Amino acid sequence: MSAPILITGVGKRIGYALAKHLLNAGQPVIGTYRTEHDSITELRLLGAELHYCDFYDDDQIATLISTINDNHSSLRAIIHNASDWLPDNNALAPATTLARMMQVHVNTPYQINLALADLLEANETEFSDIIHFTDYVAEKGSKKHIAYAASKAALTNMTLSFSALLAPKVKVNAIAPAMIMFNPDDDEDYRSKALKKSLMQSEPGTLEIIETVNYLLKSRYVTGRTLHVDGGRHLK
Ligand SMILES: NC(=O)C1=CN([C@@H]2O[C@H](COP(=O)(O)OP(=O)(O)OC[C@H]3O[C@@H](n4cnc5c(N)ncnc54)[C@H](OP(=O)(O)O)[C@@H]3O)[C@@H](O)[C@H]2O)C=CC1
Ligand SMILES: Nc1nc2c(c(=O)[nH]1)N=C([C@H](O)[C@@H](O)CO)CN2
Repeated sequence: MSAPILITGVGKRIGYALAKHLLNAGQPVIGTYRTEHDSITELRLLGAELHYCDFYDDDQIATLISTINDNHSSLRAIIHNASDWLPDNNALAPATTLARMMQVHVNTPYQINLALADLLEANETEFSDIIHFTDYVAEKGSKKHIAYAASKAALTNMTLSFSALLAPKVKVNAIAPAMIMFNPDDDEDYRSKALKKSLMQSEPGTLEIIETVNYLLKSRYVTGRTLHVDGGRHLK
C-alpha cells in the first residue's frame, strides 16, 4: 500500500475531483477541507482521511501538521490545491486582502512543506512529490486580482527553492492553469469572453489537471518546473 497523498482543499471542484480520482485508483488520500460539502462525506466513504482546516488560522495549520506527523510515518506527495480567488474590489481592507492571499497561497504551503518534508523523505518509493497549483496570471499579472496574482507568483518562486532544497528524493513542481472550469455563477457573457482569451477557446475541466498531476507523479526527472495548462492563452 502506497503512502498517502496529502491534498489541500478537497471539498469541491479540482481538489475534490483529484481526491476522488486517486482514491478510486487505490491511492490513499489525506484531504483538508474548510466547508462540509456533501463531497466530504462521499470522500470519507471512499476511504479518505479528512481534516477540517481553515488556512487563515495558523493554529489550525499547526494542529493539522502535528496530527499528520503523529499519525503517519511517510507521505507519497503533497498537493497544494487550496486557494481563495479574491478580487481586489471586495469589502475587505487592501491590507487584509493581500494578507489573506499570502496566507493561503504562500504561508500555508511554506509551513506544511517544511514541517512534513521528513515524511516525504521517508516514503519508500523512489521519489516523492510536492505540487503547487499556481496560475497563468503569476507570470502575466491581473488588473482585477493583483493580490491573488502576486501570491501565486510567490508560490511559483517557492517551487524553485523547495525543488533545490529537497532534491533528489522529492521532486517539486507547479501546475499553472488558466481557464479550467467556470464557477456556477459565471454568466454567459463572462464565459464567452473568458473562452476567447485562449487559443483553444475551451473549458477543459478537471481531467486536464488530473492527467497533469499523474504525469508529474510518474516523472523520474522533472523538478523545479511549472507546467502551463492554459490553452495557449499566452499567445492570444
Ligand atoms: N478553476 C480554474 O479555472 C483555475 C484554478 N486555478 C487553481 O487551481 C486550484 C483549484 O481551483 P478550483 O478548484 O477552481 O478552486 P476553488 O476556489 O473552487 O476551491 C478551492 C478550495 O480551496 C478551499 N479554500 C479556500 N480558502 C481556504 C482557506 N482559507 N482554508 C482552507 N481551504 C480554503 C476552498 O474551500 P471551501 O470549499 O470552504 O470554499 C475550496 O475547497 C486553485 O489553486 C486555483 O487557484 C488556477 C487557474 C484556473
Ligand atoms: N481558487 C480559484 N482560483 C481561480 C479560479 C477559481 O475558480 N478558484 N478561477 C480562475 C479563472 O478560471 C481564470 O483562470 C479564468 O478567468 C483563476 N483562479
